[in-house]
Formats: sequence, C-alpha cells, structure tokens
Amino acid sequence: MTINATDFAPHMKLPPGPRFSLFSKIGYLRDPINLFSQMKDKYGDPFCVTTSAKTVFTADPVGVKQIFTSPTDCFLPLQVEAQKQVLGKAFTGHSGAEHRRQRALLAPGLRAEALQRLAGQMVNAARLRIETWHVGQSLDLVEEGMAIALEIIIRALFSVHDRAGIEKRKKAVRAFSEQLSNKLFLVTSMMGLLHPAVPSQGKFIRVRQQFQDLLLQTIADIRADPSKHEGLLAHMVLAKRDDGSPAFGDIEMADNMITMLIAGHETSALSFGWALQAVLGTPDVYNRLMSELADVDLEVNPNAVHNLPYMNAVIKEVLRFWTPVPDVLRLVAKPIKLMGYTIPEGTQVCACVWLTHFDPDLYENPWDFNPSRFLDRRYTAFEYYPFGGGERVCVGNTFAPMELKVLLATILKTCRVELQDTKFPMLLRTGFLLGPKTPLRATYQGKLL
Ligand code: HEM
Repeated sequence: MTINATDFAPHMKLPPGPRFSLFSKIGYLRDPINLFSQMKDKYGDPFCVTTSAKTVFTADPVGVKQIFTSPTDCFLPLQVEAQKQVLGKAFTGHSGAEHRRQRALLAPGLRAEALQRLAGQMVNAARLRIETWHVGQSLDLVEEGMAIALEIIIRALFSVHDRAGIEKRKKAVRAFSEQLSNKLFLVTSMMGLLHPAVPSQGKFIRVRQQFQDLLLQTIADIRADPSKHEGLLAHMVLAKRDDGSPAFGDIEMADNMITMLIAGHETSALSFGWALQAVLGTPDVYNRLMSELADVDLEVNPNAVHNLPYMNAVIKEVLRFWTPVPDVLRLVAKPIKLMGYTIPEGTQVCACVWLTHFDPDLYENPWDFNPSRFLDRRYTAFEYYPFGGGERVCVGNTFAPMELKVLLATILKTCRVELQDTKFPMLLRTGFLLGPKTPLRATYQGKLL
C-alpha cells in the first residue's frame, strides 16, 4: 500500500453540511435541538451549518476537548456591536491576556468560600417569596425562580440589604430586562440600527443608563464603608492590581454586574423551574432526596446541602437534561485543528452541549431523568459541560449549583407544591437559551407542618 504525504495533511475543506443556509438559519433560531439532531444524523460529527455565521459543530468529547483546550488567542469574543451596546465594558468583551487578568481578579468573589456566607441569604430569599403565596395559588415555577434569583442577586452580589433599596433596584432590573427582550429592540439590534434616534434603541439606552447609575450609586455606598458590605460587587470595589491601584474602573464594575445579571439571572431561574418540575414529577427521586434532606437543618447550617451526594447528582442531572445553553460558541481568530479539519479564521466552532448530553454512548437511556447515573460514573469536562469550558467557562459555575441546591432544599423542606402537569414540556429557544414551550405550573398546597 502506498501512503501519500497528503494522507497526513489536515483536510483544508470544512466538514459536511447543508448547501443552503436559509433552512438552517431558521431552524437554529426556532428549534435548535431538532436542527442539531437532524444534522448529526445526516452528516455525522463534525458537521458545518450556517447560523449567524458558518459554524462547525462537534459533540464528540475529542472535538470538545480540542475547542476548550485551544489557546485562547485562537478565538475572539463573540461581541458584535449590538452585544457591546448591552454589555458595555464588561470583561467578557476582552480575549487573551486581558480577559484572563480581569477574570482572575473577579473570580475569587464567586468561589465557594466567598459564597458560603451567602447561603443563609438564599434561604431567606426563598422563604420571603413563599410568604407571598396563598394556598391554591397557581405558580409559574420559572417566574418564581426569577423573583427569588433577583432578590438573591441584589442582596448577595450587589450588596444591598434595605427593603427600599432592594425594591428600587428590582424595578430598575425589571425595566432593563423588559427592554432587553423587546422584539423591536432585538430586531433593530440585529439589523445594526443602534442609533438613539431609533425608538426602541433610544428607550433601551435610557433604561440602561438608569440601571448603570443605580449601580454606580451602589459602588459609591460600598466605597464609603467597605466593612458593611460583602458579595461580588464589594469584592470588585476592593480588588487591587499588583501596583496597588484599583483593579476596575467604576463603569467597568457596573458593566460587569449588568453582564452577571444577564448571564446568571434567567439561566438560574430556568434551572430552578426545571429542578422542581423534575423532582416533583419523579416520585422515586423526590422520596430519595427528601430522605437525604431529613437531617439537614437549614436554620443551623444551610451549607450542609452542598455535601449531599444525591442532591449533587439531582442538580447535575437537571443541568444535563435541560441545559439552558445548548451550544457553546467560539469565533476563530487563528486557524485551529478540529477533528481532522483545519478551521479557518472567521468561522465559528461550537461545542454542542445538547448533543453531547444526549449521546447514548455516554449516557445510557439519555431520555430518562436519572440522577443516579452521576453516582455510578464520573464524566469528564468534555462529556458533561453545562457551563461550557476552557478559559471562558461560566464564572457562575460554583454559584449557580450552590444556589439551586439551597433553593430546592428550602422549598422542599418548607412547603408542599404539586405539579399541574407531570409531563415534561417541549423545549423552545428563548434568546440564547432553551426554555419550556409552555409554563411549568404547580399549585401551592401550604406549609409543611
Ligand atoms: C444554571 C445556571 C447557569 C448556566 C447553565 C450557565 C451557563 C453558561 C455557559 C454555557 C457559558 C458559556 C461558557 C463558555 O463559553 O465556555 C456561560 C458564561 C458565563 N456565565 Fe454562566 N451559566 C449559569 C449561571 C451563571 C451565573 C449565576 C452567573 C453570574 C453570577 C453567570 C455568569 C456568566 C458569565 C459572566 C459568563 C461569561 C464568561 C466569560 O466570557 O469569561 N452564569 N454560562
């Protein structure tokens, strides 16, 4: 057999995929799960589909590892102009050394040790919300998750504790979120019509400015008396560069908090809704979790929930099954090797979380909600990655599971909530995320005695 040198050379062409992009563009926006499954069945792994740009998808742990371990200067942040307008001067807009520097300064404020102090506040936020429910009330679990997560973010991350201050910030966040999901705003942003004279854009700029002003006021309050404050924003105000100068400017801090809010609020609320739906809708899981929680006293030690093996497995399975971010994207700045191909600059590569999490070779009966799989096997960071990976891995990847465990435990131990429909609803794209097509509804049955 003759072997040519070219047999070893990387393919210069992109992986196979559909020739026409209209179908894939619409599919990606409307029903990405269906698109991913169809493309993998038809073209194998990797495949290439045009979404907002030409994108090479892989769900194979070998390919996922290549994406997450490629040097970060191979990639550019996906911050198109419209995203910059929303996220401002946040650290996510940088790549390479500057991204690493800012993350390293910010990340300690979100590490487990820093967060353990917040568990009691998380319990209180959930209890406060439960107090507003009345027996027989129909609850939209994701909406409830939003309300609780917002209270937590304002208290725990923004370091505001007085009721009037919390309500004022809630109002600003709601106005900001409403404007952000305004259809006209989304369409004009996608078309690049970012001028303040465009009606939805002008309103967005005003609302964002008001929100930023409130954050700047909060920063000034923290700086006036740092000893009274804790949480991520306080950590950022106090962070210093090696030469002793402040690590972040005030606008940078405010923009970083806006980014945290956008990245962390809805993802956590969706996962909270799914976690309750899954546990209440699967009696075996509910019974096993309740018996594990029996000895936990949330008053005495709310952090005890973090060390419960079955609780860990439940939250992992929730984030496998209903991963809010179905695809993790990178924009290639320098050619990279991926599954035998050389991917040129300007192309996007995608670690397709959803396809990996439903690969039957990795997860037996992937459509079964089965937390025990995480007790029986350890998955690598390229087989299970609801928080993405590599240098851009989610900075909330400790905060989010901690919050989910505390909130789930608080609800389950405090009150009775009954699902209105135990069937798992279909998934729908909501912006960058995946959410339930119909609300996850439950009825409040009262406090547990
Ligand atoms: C269940 C909840 C959450 C899920 C599933 C989730 C998932 C993700 C994913 C998949 C990414 C992209 C990672 C990558 O590109 O490799 C990401 C990025 C990010 N997440 Fe989360 N997230 C959650 C909660 C949070 C929370 C609570 C916060 C803030 C406290 C947060 C802040 C961020 C930020 C700032 C980034 C950008 C990181 C960077 O560019 O360096 N996330 N998240």
